[in-house]
Amino acid sequence: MPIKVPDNLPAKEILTAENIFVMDESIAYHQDIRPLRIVILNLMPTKETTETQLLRLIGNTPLQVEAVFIHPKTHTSKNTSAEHLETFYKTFEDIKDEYYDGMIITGAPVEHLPFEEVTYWEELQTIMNWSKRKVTSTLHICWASQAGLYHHYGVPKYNLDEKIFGVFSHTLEKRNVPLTRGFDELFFVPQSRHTEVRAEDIEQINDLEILSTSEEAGVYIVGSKNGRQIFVTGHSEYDPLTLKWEYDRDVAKGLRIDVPKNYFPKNDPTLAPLSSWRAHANLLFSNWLNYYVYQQTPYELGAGI
Ligand SMILES: CC(=O)SCCNC(=O)CCNC(=O)[C@H](O)C(C)(C)COP(=O)(O)OP(=O)(O)OC[C@H]1O[C@@H](n2cnc3c(N)ncnc32)[C@H](O)[C@@H]1OP(=O)(O)O
Ligand SMILES: N[C@@H](CCO)C(=O)O
Repeated sequence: MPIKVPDNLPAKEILTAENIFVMDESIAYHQDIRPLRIVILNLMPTKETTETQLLRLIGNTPLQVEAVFIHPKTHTSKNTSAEHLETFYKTFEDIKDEYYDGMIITGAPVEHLPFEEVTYWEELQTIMNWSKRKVTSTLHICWASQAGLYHHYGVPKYNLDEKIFGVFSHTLEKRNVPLTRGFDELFFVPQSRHTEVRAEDIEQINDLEILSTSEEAGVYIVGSKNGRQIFVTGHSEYDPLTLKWEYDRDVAKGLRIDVPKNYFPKNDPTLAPLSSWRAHANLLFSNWLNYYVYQQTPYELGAGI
């Protein structure tokens, strides 16, 4: 089934070239089915890249998905043009009276700050409270997973001595969970962060369960037992070259940065990296959309959430 996006969104051309079925708003209106309504709160500075990465994954399902992007009104973006935001984005104020089947909250490069020092923290807290009332299931990625675990459950984040940077093997902590249906015993996920949440803190919270971890990279997926909130600390959505881009960026800035682990052949950054996480990424997003959003959400949006 196709993914429905605004007619001129730059991601559309890229995804169409990749044979991912993207449909203009105008054509989608002729289809006699209800699309899933997914709101994406994009906190990344590199918004266009993230749009493409996320749409690529939520477009890989048999469901028609209507994606709406929002950005924090209380933050002036340094790296995304006002024109792009005005054209393709709404704010929370615009959508707060609506119900959504699913919500994705992205990462953000603000993990070195206490949550309270993030300019849009208050707005994000309001949005996260709203998501519990108006959204069937919310997926939090990287920094947003830390922010969500802290806001909803008081779970702290900790600074790491060394950035967790590379592609790490992960395993499942629980069997027969719909979110991880079809996952291999061992699967790979890009991680790129300076902070972590810890299993011992999460295990104190009765409403939460740890679904996947990595020996090297720590906690990966945490879910609320009712499936309404999913917290993912890694970046399965990253493109094959994203870690290389981050590595080259930091080398160019003269920052101390290790070569991302398990990424370049022979750990040689002059060789082209090979991606090993795409299958997992597609399964994670399609399982979430299917089992936590589509199968749970009422046909009459808002009834029974
Ligand atoms: C842990 C995770 O979630 S990982 C996900 C984050 N990863 C990424 O963002 C990767 C891509 N980002 C980057 O490579 C870099 O951020 C760059 C190259 C785009 C910009 O880097 P720099 O010039 O060093 O930092 P810059 O001063 O632009 O700040 C980066 C972002 O943090 C934001 N920021 C900085 N301080 C604050 C603050 N107190 N509150 C809120 N946002 C803040 C900036 O506004 C900017 O975001 P914006 O473009 O949406 O406004
Ligand atoms: N993934 C991020 C981590 C910083 O928050 C980066 O390398 O830009």
